Formats: sequence, structure tokens, C-alpha cells
Amino acid sequence: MDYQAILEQIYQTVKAGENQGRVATYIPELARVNPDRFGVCLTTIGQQSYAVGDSQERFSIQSIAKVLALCMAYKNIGNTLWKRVGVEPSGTAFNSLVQLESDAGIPRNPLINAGAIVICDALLSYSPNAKRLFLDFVRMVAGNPQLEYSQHIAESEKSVGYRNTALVNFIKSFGNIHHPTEEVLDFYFALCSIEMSCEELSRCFLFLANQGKLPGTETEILNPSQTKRINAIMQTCGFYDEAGEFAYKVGLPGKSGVGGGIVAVRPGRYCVAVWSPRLNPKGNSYRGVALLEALTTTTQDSIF
Ligand SMILES: NC(=O)CC[C@H](N)C(=O)O
Repeated sequence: MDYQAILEQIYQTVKAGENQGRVATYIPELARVNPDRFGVCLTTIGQQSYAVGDSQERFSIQSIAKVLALCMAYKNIGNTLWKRVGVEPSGTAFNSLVQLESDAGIPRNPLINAGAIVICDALLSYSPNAKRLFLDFVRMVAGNPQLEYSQHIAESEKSVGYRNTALVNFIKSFGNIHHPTEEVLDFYFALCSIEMSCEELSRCFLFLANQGKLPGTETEILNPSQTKRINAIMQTCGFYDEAGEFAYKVGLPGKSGVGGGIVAVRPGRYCVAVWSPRLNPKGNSYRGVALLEALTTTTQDSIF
């Protein structure tokens, strides 16, 4: 498959079309990004990368990092994790509070904010140094020791983090947060603040296309069964109340972030990352979804 030619063609087509949507402004630092940035990088499990546009510029990966926190928690804590967070799609916005009341503080899944906050708390129980260990984990999986938390993005989000503060307190009232809420939120905002380029992201998530092993090595991040489950959770929950539509249009497990990034995995073949900051009303990158839809349509290759 000539991925370079395909990416160039669909990139130009999507770029020529309209760019609807709005950059996320509720986090002040995210509002400063150029809304017309657009990049894509696809890396195969043979570690060949194909890129077009702003594929080397770093952006805030935001909720995409929730998948990596989940992987670290699942690897180190195992199935007891599912006592504290479910694996059902929520059908609600990423920052919704509504289901928590009737679900007694058990978030529907680990990829909505409520669920990721519980994962942070679980990781803090695993180790008081979870924040540093998580960065080590991301660097190891990405094969990139230079990755960092962005303090100014984390602080920017903290300055307006009213909803996430409400979530962590509400969940704690049900007994499903075991650490001080400030500590949990500090970790949560830090993990959302990590910056990567499309090229770095497509390499970082490649193990999920490779049965859980770091490509080119024998290092197992997750076993094949765990990898299947993470991909299943991304497929059903990775796009909040648009997960069904993303499956329908694109047909790959993936995860979006309000920074405008999307990462998607084709098990056995490749990982692709796309970035375009304008978001549709569901909080997912408008051009990102369009490009990935064009990719699986042109290649006639998805998981279905
Ligand atoms: N969907 C997202 O990327 C949301 C993450 C963001 N840090 C928040 O909690 O609001």
C-alpha cells in the first residue's frame, strides 16, 4: 500500500474542503494555538513513517493521554481496576457529571474525565510517585526520553478546572477517590498537558497495533488479551458521545483530545495520528475525523 501517496491525496482533499468547528477555548493556553494547523503521520508496525503537513509540530495531546494512563494502570493493577471504573460507552460529553449520581460514583469508562480521574487515583495507590513513573512510562513507550509535562498548560487548565474539581469531589463523596483531591487533580492536569507531534504520537501508540509489544523489540507493554481490551475500550468510548459515529465513519479504535489530536490504530498494520485544532460540537477534531474517514475509505481497510 502506498501510504505516502494516499495521505498526500486525502490531505489535499480535506484541506480544500471547509474547516468547520472551533478551537477549544475553555483552557486559555489551548485558545492560543493556530486553528489552521493540520498534520498527519502514519507509522506501520515495521516502523516506516509517512507524514504530510504539520506532522512534526508538538501540540497538547490532552485526553489522548488517558489511554496511556489506562495502559499503565491495567498493566500494574490488573482486573481489580474494573471494580472502580466500567467499560461501557457513556453516550455523554467528556466532562459530564450526570451519570455519576445514579452510578454511585463509578464512572462508565476510563476515557471520560471522571474515569481518567479515578485511574489517576488508582495509580497513586500503586505508587506515591505515580506522576513521575507515568512520565517514565510514556517516554519508554514512545521511545522518547525528551517528553515532558507542560507546566504552563497544566496550570492554565487548573486555573479554570471547575468541572474536573466538581467531578473529583463528587466521586470522592461516594468513596471512589482515596487520595486528597488536589493531588489527584494535579496528576490529572499534568497527564493532559503532555505535548507530542503527530509523528511522536503515531510511534507512541504503535504497540497497540502490535499485540502490545514495542515494535522491533521483545518488550511487552501489554499482553495480547489486554491489548485487545484497550483497543475495544477505545473503539467504544474513545470519542465520547460520538463513538458510534466514529466507528461508523472510520472503523478504527482511536482516541481524541481537545487539543485537536486524534490517534487511531489498525491492529496488525499501523498507527495513525492527525492534528487539526478546530473541534466539532462533540469536542473531536473536525478535519481529523474527515481525514481518517477518507483514509479507511480509500484503503478499503478498517477493523470491520
Ligand atoms: N477531551 C479532552 O481532551 C478533555 C481533557 C481536558 N484536560 C479536560 O479535562 O477537560
